[in-house]
Amino acid sequence: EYYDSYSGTPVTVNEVRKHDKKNTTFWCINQIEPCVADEWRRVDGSCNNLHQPTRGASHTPTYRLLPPVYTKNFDKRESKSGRSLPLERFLRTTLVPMGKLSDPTFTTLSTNFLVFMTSDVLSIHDTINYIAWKPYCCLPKGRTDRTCVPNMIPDDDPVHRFSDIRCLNMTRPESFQSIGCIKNYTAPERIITGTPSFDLSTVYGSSLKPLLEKGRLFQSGLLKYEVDNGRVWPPSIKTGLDVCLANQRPQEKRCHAIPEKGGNSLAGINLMTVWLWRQHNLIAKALSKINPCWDDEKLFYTARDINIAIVMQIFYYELLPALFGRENLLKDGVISSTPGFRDFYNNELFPQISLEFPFVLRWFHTTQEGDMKLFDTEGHYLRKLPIVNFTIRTGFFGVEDNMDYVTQGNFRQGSAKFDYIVDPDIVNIGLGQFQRAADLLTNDLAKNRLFGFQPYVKYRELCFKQSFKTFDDLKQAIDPERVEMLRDVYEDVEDVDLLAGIWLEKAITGGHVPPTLSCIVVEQLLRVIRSDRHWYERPNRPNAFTYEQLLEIRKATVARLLCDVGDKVTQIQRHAFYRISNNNPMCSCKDIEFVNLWAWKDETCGTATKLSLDPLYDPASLFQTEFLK
Ligand code: HEM
Repeated sequence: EYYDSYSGTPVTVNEVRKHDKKNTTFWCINQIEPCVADEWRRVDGSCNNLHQPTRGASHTPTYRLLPPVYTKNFDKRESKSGRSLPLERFLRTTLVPMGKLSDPTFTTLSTNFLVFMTSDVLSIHDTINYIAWKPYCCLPKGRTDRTCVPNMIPDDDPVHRFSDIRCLNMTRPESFQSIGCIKNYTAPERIITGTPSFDLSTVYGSSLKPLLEKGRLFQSGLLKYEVDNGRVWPPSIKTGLDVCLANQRPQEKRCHAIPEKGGNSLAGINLMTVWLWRQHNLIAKALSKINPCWDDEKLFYTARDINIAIVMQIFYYELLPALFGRENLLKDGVISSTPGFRDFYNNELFPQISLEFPFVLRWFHTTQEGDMKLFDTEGHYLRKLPIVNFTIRTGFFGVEDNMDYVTQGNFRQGSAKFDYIVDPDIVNIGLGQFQRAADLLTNDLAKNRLFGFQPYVKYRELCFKQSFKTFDDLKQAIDPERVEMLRDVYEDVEDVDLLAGIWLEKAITGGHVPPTLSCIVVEQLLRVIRSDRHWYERPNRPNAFTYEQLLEIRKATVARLLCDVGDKVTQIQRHAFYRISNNNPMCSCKDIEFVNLWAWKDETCGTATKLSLDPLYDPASLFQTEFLK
């Protein structure tokens, strides 16, 4: 059956043909098999909501917390006075100065995990667009292309007054209108390929075909894998560079040939993808021993379901409490104070993301460390490399013992400090060799305007019922010296961009993030619990966990994840999003709790191959070639 991706209503074969002719079927149409109420979570996200089969599927619309504001032709809003708002790059250099300082609290693993979570619900085409397809927006050709929206650099720019660079390349986000799915006289509706539910789209992909072709081994529920020098990898391309354009040939050859190319993108996303790919196989292999009568299909979907649940458990109960404050999340109902089931499912809410949710997470660019530090497996510091040079460069991780070193760095190195400054590489280089210069935060602010978000004060009002009429009113949310910065650059308090306000806000009480960011993210986190029919804490979903199984999932931690699937990790601190300290000392993996998969023993299967589970969880033996074969 065919559906219109935007509206979710059924369409005729004739209409599909029209899209075929325009080459827009991939984007504008969802082809969906009839829903079966008790089936597993589908890879393409369809049938999550049984009344509206397309909602929850890939390339379906986002919602907005506040309606958009644009000038005519859906161009960027102007200031209250009618003049243009200050230039994005100017605001970035003025409001967020550069500097390098490590965070005393969080490890780089925390930002890597978080960026992986954002990749689950987004897509990479908006970045590929200006890197690969339209690299010319700063050239004369760009002036005639409406897709081009480059960012100008003022002559007195603190960095580029010393260079000849006066323009940063950028394109508009793709929308249902720009692709040609709907008429273009309505506000642009962003189009995204990742499914809007947290379902590890970066590992399993967002549609069935690529998973079947590139992912599944069709044996014991496993994903395809390769063993190279004792390490387990996702399958790789055999010739050429594919998307791994930054691989340094001839040594660096590896590039994952997996359902979602985005798994090769940022270093953090790449590592997480490899780890979760391995974790899937670890789970599937154990289940196949425990339940010898299960077929490949059942093993695969059970392993995927457990893999997703473990990641959600770590995300909701370990990472988010660390960043947003455990008490805050308990109070808001994002996390539960008891380990048992909870069920807030409401089939009238569709599984969707707000446009604001992933947007505000860009704030974490200010917490991104510019150096990638390498440590040996004894924890000795080796050297550091600029992390901006490791995007689309899977090959590096496949060479020598780099995986060991980078993995150690993830839990030994601090993230950049959660403060008001940004690492210079993030705002000068940003995309490594792929642009002469890139400033991620300037792009973030520019996207803020292209998405048409209402001013900061409107979100403050939405979130906290506060109405800020003057710059002085902002002092309730922002330190006085930073209010002054805003007063210097914006004409009116209502001109202040959403992101600019978030950049300068005082951190939330009990947590480490700006309160307005927290408000927007919490709204989404709750929406996920209410709208995702397959949410792991529900007792009434298809193939739901038993109470005993859920209690096992509750034991998952990121430290255990790295013990199980990190290269040569034999010891780690228990709370690996936090830095090693006297309160969080290194301990042996043997002492870290694990999810005991015997809870999935199917009594109808007869006796299992009685194996002690320890070898499964002993990383040294786990990824031996013999074991996986
Ligand atoms: C080395 C580190 C990183 C690099 C090189 C990087 C690079 C980029 C680039 C090039 C973009 C697109 C900018 C544009 O709109 O033109 C982007 C967007 C984004 N980044 Fe990062 N980033 C990094 C780390 C992070 C981290 C730690 C987070 C944490 C949440 C994050 C979250 C996001 C989000 C949510 C977007 C928006 C993507 C979208 O809406 O499609 N990034 N990043």
